[in-house]
Amino acid sequence: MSHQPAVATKMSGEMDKPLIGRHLDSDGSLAEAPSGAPKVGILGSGDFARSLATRLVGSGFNVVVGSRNPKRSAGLFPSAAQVTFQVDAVSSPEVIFVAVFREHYSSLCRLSEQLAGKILVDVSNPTEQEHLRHRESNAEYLASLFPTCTVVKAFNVISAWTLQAGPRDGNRQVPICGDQPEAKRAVSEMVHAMGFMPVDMGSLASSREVEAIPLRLLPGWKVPTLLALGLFVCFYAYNFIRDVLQPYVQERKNKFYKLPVSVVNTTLPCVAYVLLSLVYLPGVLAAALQLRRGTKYRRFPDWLDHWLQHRKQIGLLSFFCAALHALYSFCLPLRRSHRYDLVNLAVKQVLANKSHLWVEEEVWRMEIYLSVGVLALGTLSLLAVTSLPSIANSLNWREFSFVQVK
Ligand SMILES: NC(=O)C1=CN([C@@H]2O[C@H](COP(=O)(O)OP(=O)(O)OC[C@H]3O[C@@H](n4cnc5c(N)ncnc54)[C@H](OP(=O)(O)O)[C@@H]3O)[C@@H](O)[C@H]2O)C=CC1
Ligand SMILES: [Fe+3]
Repeated sequence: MSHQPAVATKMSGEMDKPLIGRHLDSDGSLAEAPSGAPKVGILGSGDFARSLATRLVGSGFNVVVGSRNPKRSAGLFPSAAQVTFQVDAVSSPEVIFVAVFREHYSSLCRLSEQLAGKILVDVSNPTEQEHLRHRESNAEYLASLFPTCTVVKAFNVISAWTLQAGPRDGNRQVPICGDQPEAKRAVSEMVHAMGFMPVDMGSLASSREVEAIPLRLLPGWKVPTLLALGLFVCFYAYNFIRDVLQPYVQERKNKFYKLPVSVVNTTLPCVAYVLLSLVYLPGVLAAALQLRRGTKYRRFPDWLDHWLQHRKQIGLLSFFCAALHALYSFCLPLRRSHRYDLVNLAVKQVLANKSHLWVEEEVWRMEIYLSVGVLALGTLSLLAVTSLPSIANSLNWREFSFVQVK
């Protein structure tokens, strides 16, 4: 079998985009990494390996990819990355990313000799069932297969899409764990160079915890959702007393029919406004605190820090309540009670012998609701189309890949 390296050809589409300040060749592909740049190996040629290679090349690393079939995979990688057979790819780099699923780790054992003494970065994520089935984390399993290597867990919380699109504020942190401080430092420096923020999570024994992070769906939503629900209950109770109970007690008027639609609709904007103010308030408090302390280099108290971190979720819930309010208001005239009101109005009009009826307030209300409803629907569909991957990311669907496949 020939072990000739097959050098990657130019990739198309999204993968051509420069990442961190790297210049492009005239043909639009990523330029060669400067000679003398640190060499990094990647085992595997799947979605994650491709995005990782693109970002590493863009961050100035010399990348060599090890594939079982380099000829087939070469065209999918940036031209600056070298795609070759696994055994050739692992011989010179000191740090090797294992972008392969856990069930295939054992197939790499034949490389044990070449891998001896190297740093292996485990990027894998178990599924929920795998996480429950195996007591030992993927990283610990890899370490047991390669006792002569140093295993570091990193990058599992970063999706292939985030690697391609570049880090954003919400997903910049990369938890790292490993037993050797030197190896952890080397990987942390790479994480930094790629534009992410390393977070030390301790020894390799913590890797099970790190591997569980992407399994948590909707992280950071519990408190804001409970807050929104609490506000809803309070405002609903207030509106019920004001609009239904009080007329019943004072005037014996039965307005209980208002409970499912009208009272809910009056409650929604109250919740939306309070939530919106809770998005802006912590920023003001943080600024005031910094002014009082005279420095911005001191940690905020925990409660304020948590509050600041939940602003995105609170804001989205506020938008959700406002959109629901627009929808409910749009549906108000569909109610039978509204038709009775109209008939009553018409009867009154006949009795009063008036020829023309035009309730200005009603007319304006409907025009505005319709306009807001259409605008909200348009904005929502635009948002859904343009930011589906980032929404998926914020919901923590980490494995959501948007990788250009040739
Ligand atoms: N996709 C994502 O967004 C993320 C993925 N990860 C992790 O990265 C790892 C790779 O994921 P991903 O790239 O999406 O998966 P893919 O299925 O796209 O790629 C897996 C790669 O493994 C290689 N491989 C090596 N040995 C074997 C073998 N014996 N059988 C089958 N394949 C083998 C193959 O490359 P070749 O054929 O060239 O040898 C293949 O391309 C996983 O552990 C995953 O949990 C982590 C975070 C996010
Ligand atoms: Fe309104």
